[in-house]
Order: sequence, then C-alpha cells, then structure tokens
Amino acid sequence: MKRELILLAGTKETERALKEQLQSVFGELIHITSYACDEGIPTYFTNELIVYSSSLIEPEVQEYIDFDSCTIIKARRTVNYEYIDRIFELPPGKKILYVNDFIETAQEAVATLKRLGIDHVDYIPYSPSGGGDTKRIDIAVSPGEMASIPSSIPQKIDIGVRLIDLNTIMKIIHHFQLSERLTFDITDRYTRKIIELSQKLGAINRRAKTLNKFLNKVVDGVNDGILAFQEDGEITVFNEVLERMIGINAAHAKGKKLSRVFKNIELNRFLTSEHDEDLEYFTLRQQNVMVYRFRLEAEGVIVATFKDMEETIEMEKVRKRELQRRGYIAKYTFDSILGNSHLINDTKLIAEKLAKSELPVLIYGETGTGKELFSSAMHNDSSRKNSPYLAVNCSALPEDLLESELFGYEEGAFTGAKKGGKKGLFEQADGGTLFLDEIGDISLKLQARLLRVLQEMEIRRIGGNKNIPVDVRIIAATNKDLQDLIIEGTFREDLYHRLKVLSLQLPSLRERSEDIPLLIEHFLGMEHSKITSIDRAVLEAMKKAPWKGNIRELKNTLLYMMTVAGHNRLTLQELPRNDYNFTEIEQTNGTYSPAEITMSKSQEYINILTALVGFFENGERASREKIHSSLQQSPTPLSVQQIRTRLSELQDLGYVFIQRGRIGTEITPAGVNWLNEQKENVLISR
Ligand SMILES: Nc1ncnc2c1ncn2[C@@H]1O[C@H](COP(=O)(O)OP(=O)(O)OP(=O)(O)O)[C@@H](O)[C@H]1O
Repeated sequence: MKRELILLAGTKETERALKEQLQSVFGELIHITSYACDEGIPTYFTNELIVYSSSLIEPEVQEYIDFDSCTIIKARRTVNYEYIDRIFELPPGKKILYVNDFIETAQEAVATLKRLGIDHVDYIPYSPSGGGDTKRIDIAVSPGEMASIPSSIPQKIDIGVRLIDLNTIMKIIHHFQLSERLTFDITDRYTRKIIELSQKLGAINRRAKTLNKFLNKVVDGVNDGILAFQEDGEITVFNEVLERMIGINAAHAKGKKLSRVFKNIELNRFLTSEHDEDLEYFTLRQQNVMVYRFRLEAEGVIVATFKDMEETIEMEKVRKRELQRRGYIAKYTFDSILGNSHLINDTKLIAEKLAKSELPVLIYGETGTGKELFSSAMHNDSSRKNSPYLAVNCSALPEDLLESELFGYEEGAFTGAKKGGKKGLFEQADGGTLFLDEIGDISLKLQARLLRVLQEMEIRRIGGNKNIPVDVRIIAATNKDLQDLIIEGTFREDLYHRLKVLSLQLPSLRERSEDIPLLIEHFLGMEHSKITSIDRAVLEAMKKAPWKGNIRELKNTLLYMMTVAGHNRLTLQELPRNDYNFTEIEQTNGTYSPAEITMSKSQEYINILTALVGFFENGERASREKIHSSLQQSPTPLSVQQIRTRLSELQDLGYVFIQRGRIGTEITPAGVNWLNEQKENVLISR
C-alpha cells in the first residue's frame, strides 16, 4: 500500500500548521500532500486517504473526491499546546470571546478546552456569520482567525491553529496498518512533543506551577506511564499511570533522585544508560511492560514511556464485557440487515458512509422498517463502536420521566429522587452513541434542552447547577414528517436543522417486496420452525400486501401462521383474516415462476433424499462424505457439516434413518412419499 495522504484544510494557515504537525509526527513514514480550499483544489482525487481538517469543509471539497475509492478521515482537533500559556494568562472568571470562522468550530473548540480543564475563564463562542453577543467583552482569542475578531474588541490574542488529536493520528496509523513498533514510535513522537514543552515551560515560565499542573494533566491523559528526569537523576515528570504501574506515589517520587525511587537494578541501569535511545521489556509488579527511553539533548532531560500492552488489550475486552452486561451494546451490524433489492442495498451503502461521520443522523422510515436496526449497525461501524450505545423511545415515556432519563438529576431534585442523584442517558452514553427514536414526539421544552446539548455538547442535570461536558453522537429517528410538525408549530426548526445534518430514508417493505421470500426464510429459520414449504399462492399474496407495519408486521404474521399451522406447510388457510384481504389477491393471480423463488432448505432436502435413493438403488452405502461428493455438481453444493445438520433434521421429520457403521443412512418410506410429493408440487420451499 502506498503510504501517502492528502490533507485538505479550509485556509492556507491551517493547512500549513497541520501539515507541519503531521510531518513532525509521521516523519518519512507517510508522504503528505496538502491543499487549502481558499486557494482552490487543483485536482480530482481517486484512491487516496484524505484527511479533512474539519468535517465542515466537506461541502467545499466533495466535488473533487471520488468517494467510492477514497477513504476519508475527519480530523478531531485539540488545543495547540505551544500557545497554551497565553490562555493561562487570561484573568480567571473573565468573559472571553472565542472566535473562529464557523460557529460550530468555535463551539467545538470551547468544549475541548473545558474537557481539558482549561476552564478558568468564561468562553463565548463567536463567528462572523453565526454572531454572538460581544457587548462588554474586551478580550478575544482565536486559533489563527485574527481577521474574524470584531474590530470593537481591544485585545486580540492568537492561540495558534488547533492541532490534530491523538485519536485521529491513530486512525491514520490504523489505515496504513503500520507495525506495532512503528505505531509505538509515532505515538511516542506525539507525546514527546508535549513533554518537551512541559520541560521548556517548566524551566522558563514564572507561572511554572500552574502550567505544570495543566501539562501534568495532559501527561496524565496519555495511556502510558511517563517519566522524565534530569541528567543528575532528579525526577521532574511522573504521571498517574506510572504511579499505578510501579506502585509508587507520584508526589513522593517527584523531585527525588531516580535511584531512591526505582529499586529494580536492571531498570535503573537501563534508564541511566549512555545510549540516546533504547527499548527493553521489564516485568514490573507481575506485568510485562515495554519501556522506551530517549534523551532530549537541548534540555538535558531523559524521558521514558512505559507501555503495558496486555493491559491495553485486556482493558478493551473488559470494557466490552461491561457494556454488554449493562445492555449498552448495539446488537446489530450491517450484516443483520436483510435484503437483496436495489433499494435496501443502496440504503445500506449510504448508511455505511454516514456511519463514519461524527455528525448527527436523522433516520426517516415508516414503523417497522428497521430504524433501530440501522442505528445500531451505524454505531457498530463507527469509530465509537467500542463505546456505549444507548437507545430510548421518546414516545414511550411521559415528558418528566423522559427528561430525567435523558439528563439525569441531582439528589433532592424532586420528591422520590434517588439518593446521590442519577446519571442521565447522555452521561451514560459518553464517548458513544445515543439513539432517540420517535423524536417527533418530544415536547417543545425537551426540544429546547436537546438543542442546547447539540450546540454546547454539555448537559445540566435536573436540579443541578454545573454543566457537564458530554461527547455523544446522536442518531434520531422518526416516522413523521418533521416539516409538517414545524408548520404546525410542534417541532423547532432550529433543532430540525441540527439533527438532519445527515439524513437517511428507509424504504418501506411495499417498495422492496422482492425481498419478502428472503425475509420469510430468515424468520422461519430464526424460530426453528418445522415449516418446510410454503404454497406459491401464499407467497404471491404476501408480495402483494401493503404491509403497513413493514418488516415487524411480516414477522408477526409469520409467527401467527406458524402457530396455527397443523402441518409443515403454509397454505392460504393459515393467512390471517385482516384488512389486507389476502385470499382475494390470490384469486386474481395464478402461478409463480420457480426462478423467482429462493433456493431453500426443502430444495436441499430434495437433493439429499434424491442422492439417498440413488445410493439405495445401486446397493451402495450412504455416508455423509459420499452424499457430499455426489452433490458437488448441484447448483448449491453443501458442506459435510451442512449435510450432517440437514440429515438430523430429516431424521426428526421421519424421512431418513441414520445408522452407524456399514449400512449408513437410508431414506424411509415416508421420505420417499414426501420426495415424490415435492416433485409434483408447486411450492416455495425452505
Ligand atoms: N432489513 C431487515 N432485515 C432483518 N430484520 C429486519 C429488517 N428491518 C427490520 N427488521 C426487523 O423488524 C423489526 C422492526 O425493526 P426496528 O425495530 O428496527 O424498526 P423501527 O423502524 O425502529 O420501528 P419503530 O420505529 O416502529 O419502532 C425488528 O425485529 C427487526 O429486527
């Protein structure tokens, strides 16, 4: 695979800064070509990895991209650590205008700053087009968009273009399937930059204490243990992960000499070796840890990172199990969505693309068309797949209950509130996806709260007074026409536009009735039903029915038919008497072409039984292997395992008799009768 990526950014300045960052992280490993929208894109891209500086540039660049052959990564951005001191110098509690070219980017950046705990000032997101109240504000900060700061503001501070975060770097690494060693090198280069900075700032800034506190937070946010010490052995950085790995308190370690803190002689020798760079495995407190050490020449500092590979893998497993236990797992994948029609295939294709985005999705579809199924599949196909997936049906709960379900409450918020309060679904789904079904049914009050969450990415519990940042992707669904609700005045237009950034229309079952045989076969199989055949007339009637309740109704109808059927065949008798008037449809339509009927289980029974008759007539023994080779030439050859399963089903039906040893399997008289019947009959089979 060629190791090349195309970086697309909105402005020249962002392009330059991000290219420089990527080059410093990936070095020679990945070739980077970059373009800025404001200078124009000179070419059409096919078969490339394309990194957007932000999802907002998509409308400007999409005409230059062949989406079928290109992979898109939308960068997540964090603060620019190099300029962080400028933010720290802002007076605590002061109102600060955060200016960017789009209001969404400004809001997102403010959310990141708050998430990182840099929240000693009150940020007001602002963009020239999106506006924002600038009254009584005298300081504005901007990540490079100085021209967008209103001229009325006297103090303007550039805090540097926001950098690409580690998560996005990992996505790029993943795309190129780089080896573990290279991955390690790259993530190290990323953390090394932060550490270099921590050292530099620690030495020169008179507010070193506050800054170090913040930088230690950043260092603590990294999943590896991190240690830094001076040439003379004095420890300057010792993060929380290392504290857990080594079992030594960070506060106790910092400022002490290495030899007093680390008692493992081998490790000590390795850490203080003369080499500039080295890597070795150690067993520390029964864990296998990879320690990588390098020297920062200019600062006279040695840094070591401690990585517990096993823990990373194990943690993922434990997390997944825990989510499963709490039911926070999306059950379905795109493979669970059945159908071969063009309509369903196209819909799946679009959904697969939408899944990759971080933006909200609005799914439209009649009841029972699979909205929950699609939502779950999109979550499982997104970068959030290892995080929680929660679903709530907004029409199932009264307003107050839904509000406390979604936002949670503080202790004492209302009579009956649980002691200690309760986390709402937004908090529980943090990092993952929340599926809001029947969104058209929520009250205007909740719509206003929901809109605020989407804008600010933070929630406030009922009865609470602090804002809690949340990182949740919303997938909403409705079977109502929200435009009509807007006209009626029961749905907010601004919320509608927020939710429908990406939308997906699910087809009704009527529009894809060619999928009905496949769905029937699947549902019968799921119920382990004894039904082996369905009259064509039944199938015909089902294909013509309007199925107002779509797939759910089809499923329920089949359950009913299976229950009332007295034999292993479904006939017109079993069809429910309802307003669809199934039987009338049957009388106006005659036969069915076998080519349109799904190849099915009963065809497999027929093939096996025919083979058994052949062996019997030749006086040969019928083993599974022999049946297997005799069916090799049939249009649907079966594996030995499938033959074993089918034979045991046929035995249950009384059509074969399985004997061990020389005689092998034999067809029974009932089996011969059934086989003859099938050959005369006109049936859809399974
Ligand atoms: N394409 C499909 N393949 C297999 N099963 C499907 C498909 N679409 C829907 N189903 C099944 O139909 C039933 C209804 O699906 P789901 O609950 O996702 O529909 P919905 O549109 O969310 O319905 P509602 O909004 O009325 O609750 C489920 O049992 C689901 O497994």
